[in-house]
Amino acid sequence: MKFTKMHGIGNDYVYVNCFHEVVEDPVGLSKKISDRHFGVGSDGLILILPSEIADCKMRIFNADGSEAQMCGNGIRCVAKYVYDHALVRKNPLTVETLAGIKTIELYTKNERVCSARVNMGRPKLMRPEIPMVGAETQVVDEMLVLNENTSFRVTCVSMGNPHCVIFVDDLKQLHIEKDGKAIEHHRVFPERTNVHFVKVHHPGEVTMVTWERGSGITLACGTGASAVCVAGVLNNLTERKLLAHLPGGDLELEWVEDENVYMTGAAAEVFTGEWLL
Ligand SMILES: N[C@H](CCC[C@H](N)C(=O)O)C(=O)O
Repeated sequence: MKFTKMHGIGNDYVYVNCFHEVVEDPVGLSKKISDRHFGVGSDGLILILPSEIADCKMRIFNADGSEAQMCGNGIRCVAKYVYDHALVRKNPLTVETLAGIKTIELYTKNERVCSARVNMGRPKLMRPEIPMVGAETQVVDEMLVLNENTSFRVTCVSMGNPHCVIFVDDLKQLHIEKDGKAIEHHRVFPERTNVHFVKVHHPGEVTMVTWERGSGITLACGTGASAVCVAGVLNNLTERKLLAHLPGGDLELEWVEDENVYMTGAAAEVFTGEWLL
């Protein structure tokens, strides 16, 4: 099976062009191919497929094989792949996801996509104990208690996939492996959750680190940065236009009043290969 390795500011996935390939068991393949020693090494697997209702379709599987509703860094790479490889020569183009159809505006250089602006759709605010899908739109700013010594004030936002946003004074004081994992699997998140710790520098700029549902620590999370933009506004900490610094690079976010969130960032194709297992 041919694959292409791509990343969105360091959030790296193995991409398979399912216009030409068939993947029988994406759950099992994602677990194997994501392994950084016995596989290709990635944050997960993304299938690029034909669609009846959009220009193409994206399915994203985390490194543990679980399928996510949406992937912000991944969808920029999907748009780059289908445009650069002439599967879809349109700008803007649309991608079908489990979180609905997304529209992506492409920025090109010498006919190749270098970055993109994604309409991430409307955020859903939710109470942690209510499953994400169809959650009530209610602002949450609750204490999440991990144990007698550890609790966090959380704001939970769904971008089609679940995000738990925590604003902190000092990112260096974090125990992201321990606390990120504990929050991901906390009983109030029946579908688990992505977890983001955020330091606000000023109302237009933050730095964030992420523990991803099903993949652990990643260098970036596009849906997560979108959720951080929403949570910052709801907590009166940030403006509707936000520059987010993530370990792998920067994303520009904008939550248009009463409407959609827009995310802009780079997309890169690194190498192609043949999966033999
Ligand atoms: N890295 C992706 C998010 C993957 C989300 C996945 N970890 C989940 O929701 O289970 C992004 O850039 O949005």
